[in-house]
Amino acid sequence: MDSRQSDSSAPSPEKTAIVVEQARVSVMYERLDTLRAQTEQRLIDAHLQERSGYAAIVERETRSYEHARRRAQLGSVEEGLCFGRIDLAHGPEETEARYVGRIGLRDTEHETILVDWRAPAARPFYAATPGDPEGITRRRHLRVRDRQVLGVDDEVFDTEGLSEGDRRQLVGEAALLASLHRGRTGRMADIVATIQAEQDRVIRAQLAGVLVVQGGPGTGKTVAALHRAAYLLYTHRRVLERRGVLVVGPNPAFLRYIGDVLPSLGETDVVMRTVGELLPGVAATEHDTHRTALLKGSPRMADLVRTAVRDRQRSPLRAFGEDDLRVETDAGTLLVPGDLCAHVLENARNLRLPHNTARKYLVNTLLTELGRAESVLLGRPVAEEDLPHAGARLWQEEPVRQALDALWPDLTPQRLLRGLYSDPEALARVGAEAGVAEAGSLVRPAGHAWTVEDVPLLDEAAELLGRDDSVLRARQRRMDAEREEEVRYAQGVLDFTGLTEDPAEGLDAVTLAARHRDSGPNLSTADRAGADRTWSYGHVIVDEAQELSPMAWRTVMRRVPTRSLTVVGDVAQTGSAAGTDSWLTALEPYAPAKVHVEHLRVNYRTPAPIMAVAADVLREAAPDQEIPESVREDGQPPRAVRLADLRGLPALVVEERGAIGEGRIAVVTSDASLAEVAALLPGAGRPGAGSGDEPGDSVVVLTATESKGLEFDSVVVVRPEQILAQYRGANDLYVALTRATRRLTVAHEAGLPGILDRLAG
Ligand SMILES: Nc1ncnc2c1ncn2[C@@H]1O[C@H](COP(=O)(O)OP(=O)(O)OP(=O)(O)O)[C@@H](O)[C@H]1O
Repeated sequence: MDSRQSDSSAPSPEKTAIVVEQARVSVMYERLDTLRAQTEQRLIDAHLQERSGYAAIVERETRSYEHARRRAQLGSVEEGLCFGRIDLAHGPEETEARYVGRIGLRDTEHETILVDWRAPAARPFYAATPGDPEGITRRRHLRVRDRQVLGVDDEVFDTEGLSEGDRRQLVGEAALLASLHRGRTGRMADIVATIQAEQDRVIRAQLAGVLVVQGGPGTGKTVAALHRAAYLLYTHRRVLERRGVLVVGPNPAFLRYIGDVLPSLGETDVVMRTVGELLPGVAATEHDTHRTALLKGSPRMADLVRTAVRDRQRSPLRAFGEDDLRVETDAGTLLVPGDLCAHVLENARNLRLPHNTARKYLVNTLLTELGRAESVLLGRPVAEEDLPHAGARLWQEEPVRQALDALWPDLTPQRLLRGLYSDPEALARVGAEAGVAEAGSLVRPAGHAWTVEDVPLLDEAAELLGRDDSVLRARQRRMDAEREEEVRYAQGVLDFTGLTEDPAEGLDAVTLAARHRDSGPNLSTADRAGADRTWSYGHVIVDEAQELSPMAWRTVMRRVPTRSLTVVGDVAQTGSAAGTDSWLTALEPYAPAKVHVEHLRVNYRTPAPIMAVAADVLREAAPDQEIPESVREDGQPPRAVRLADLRGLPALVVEERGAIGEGRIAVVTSDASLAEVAALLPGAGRPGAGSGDEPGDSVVVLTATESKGLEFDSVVVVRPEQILAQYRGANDLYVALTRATRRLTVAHEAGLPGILDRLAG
């Protein structure tokens, strides 16, 4: 740790170090300024270039795109450009000082003056421990603000004489604690300067396979997962830029909370979605009741949806109550015999194609048969090869279309599910056939908004229904041919411009050609991926993953056929009815033998005195789960306050405001008391209330479920007994109690539940 000087006449070692580091840091900022100016100029030049013809325009656009991206990257690194240094011993006399920062920089001689935090050369900065110093003799954290070095914090790796406990000690403790004491702004910040060794392991884990990051509250799972996204995009840019990265979070408020982290790390090309938004065109935020959610999340629903699709493929007997198909046409009543219809129906099903694709076979075959019936009726024989023309003509007649629609309708997922939910008879029939006896409970009015739990069912349906895409496919074939030509051309552009030289910046011909195709160069991978249900992402990160139901996992897995995932969560915090309490049960079926679980064990958020209260609840909620160890021993002792009634709440909030000054307060309560508490605090924010962006509100009212993943300087938990009484209530209370970074107050009227006895003393 930093050594102090007692001789007042000489500058302290820290001051000397500051002078040395300031000189280095100033050089880096000068270089940054030069690069910014150069990039700006190149961008202007590229725009000014007068070009005509496809080739020249593509080349100009390519250059502009890369310069604009570089400009954004250089613009995002001003604060904390350099935050660390490691000294490496290459021999008794030879040490190298390596500086670590947000991006890599080289001087005009091409010498590295700053190493990107994601590069392998930066790894020892995060991973070295006294037990395994990875070749470094010293690690130094630099505190830099407004380009000025304010202080340094050294760790000398002298493994001799350290106890086992010391060896395991956290790295960069002073820098870490300084960072943890910051007031909360309502937006998560990056932790690039203080990533801890156990988190670094998660961040730099290989791309392939399913990495599960299990850890208690505040262990940095979310923040590590986001840094992992930045690391992967840096290390595997070629693959991931083309296929994109999807981050799935529990609710829109949470996605806004974490929304700044990746841009602050220079990455913007990531799609962020809740489960309710995974199907383009649907944005569900409401949840079903626990009972319905449990049913809709069950894997049996896949059978229910499959049966529901089959139920819409009908014989004339089922559709019209008649054995044969009879249609009134301009020519008279046409008839196709029932056994022939049954045969066609069976053949259409046996094609094993999506419903809407197989429909074409059924419609064309029956139209041909109707054409034949017409020719018989009119006594005008038609050659076999002309029957399709007769069929096409009949298709123009409304009764024909209606009849065939009744047998095998063209369906969207929405039409299928809406029809099913609003038809108790169909629900009972389909439920009985699929072995889902409770299906009848899913009945609801046709105009009801989609819930988050509906989205995996809609997605399941979309998969089974497919689209009638014959026109699209013809266009696709034409485009594929054009594309090959474009890729050949793009390769030429890359060779010519030399843009592939730097692997971190590198582009490949396929990506480049894709960028310039029909949608134009401005549509990023994220834009294209987010709008396409069938997009296969290069990597998917799922946060608060314990909440996903088996049906939601099916939806996520469809988007990542390579099974390259980071799954982040805590099975002790599961609140949703169909959520998981075992990672292996949830994930092994999708990636046998490819699921690897890493544990994070240190809590960076909740001070130890607060964590002790939460730990009592965890022992009840999930006795097998490990209790994370708090890094922060400090903090106000948590307190319980008895209120005569809830009207005392506003005064309590005012008291908390006085105690924390700036910073954010959350009032967290049960689902049942939410409305009452919110009414008592009219100035407080509510997620999704539309009054603005709630991360900016200094006081917010939340249910325990809504508070998941978030954190606040002060948390007031109201009516803990009601939270406990909810479904998975102990988990919910555990979540609520672990949101505070500084102060925790538990407000009750009727006495504390026994589980919180620790607060009574
Ligand atoms: N290495 C670190 N340096 C500085 N701050 C950190 C570090 N690791 C975590 N933190 C901070 O700790 C807090 C908790 O992190 P995060 O929200 O990622 O935890 P979590 O495990 O996802 O928690 P929960 O399960 O409760 O949602 C955040 O403010 C985060 O910035």
